[in-house]
Amino acid sequence: MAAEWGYSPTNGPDVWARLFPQAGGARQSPVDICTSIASSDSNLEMKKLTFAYESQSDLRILNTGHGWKVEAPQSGSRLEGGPLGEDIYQLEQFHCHWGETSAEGSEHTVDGRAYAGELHLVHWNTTKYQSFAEAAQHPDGLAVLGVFFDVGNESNDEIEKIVSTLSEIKFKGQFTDIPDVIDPTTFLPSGLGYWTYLGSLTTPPCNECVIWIVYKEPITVTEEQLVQFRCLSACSGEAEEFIVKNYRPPQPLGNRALRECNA
Ligand SMILES: Cc1ccnc(S(N)(=O)=O)n1
Ligand SMILES: [Zn+2]
Repeated sequence: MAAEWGYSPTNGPDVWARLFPQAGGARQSPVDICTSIASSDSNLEMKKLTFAYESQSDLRILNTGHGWKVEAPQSGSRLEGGPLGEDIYQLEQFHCHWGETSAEGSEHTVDGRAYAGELHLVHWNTTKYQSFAEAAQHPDGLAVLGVFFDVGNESNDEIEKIVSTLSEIKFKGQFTDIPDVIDPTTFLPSGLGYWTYLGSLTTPPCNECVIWIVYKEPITVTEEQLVQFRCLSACSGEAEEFIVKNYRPPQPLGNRALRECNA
């Protein structure tokens, strides 16, 4: 049986490279964002990062066994500019990472500080490649927007549209349609300053194909919303193994450039 990767000591990030060699590469994600070494780049300011998304209803959300994922292929969406050169990237899916408590949960950290969770909006390069799968085999194939979660008293209305479906996808492999209209723009913070670097998928096979764009400003969710995330089961059957932690710890930045844009 194919080994199941996960986040436990026996199948987690420390041993992924045994089965997924790229996980041991020099361009891995996430990383700790050391703000003192981030360099401003006027090119990023001049070629403003722009995004355009469609509002969609009936998007499919599924329990992957490692978390929830919303399939949102949007041929009409465009992410371009900033670190993306002349290429246009299209939204494919979005998902989230979280921890056992709200003291942890994000994948990227900032000066060693973890946030309570991290949302990933995954896009692929439609200028150069014909499919998501093909794009994921190339160093400029994907662009992922990372948005940190802070815990506060105000429920996040857009996240609540996700939370309200989780009871229907408690077990691995289950899926349902989100009845509400989802506009991915509403997941983004009001302040659009970001850090960017060249990295990888943060889950196996950890392809080194991602241009990361991590927003500086977090969005707010409630503890209750995160508690609901942690009620998803990693198993498909009656056994209950809750998905309480699905984040990879920071990997070495090495000699990669870490740039910032204060939009
Ligand atoms: C599509 C995809 C697969 C694996 N990992 C990621 S992630 N966490 O780097 O965004 N995205
Ligand atoms: Zn992710």
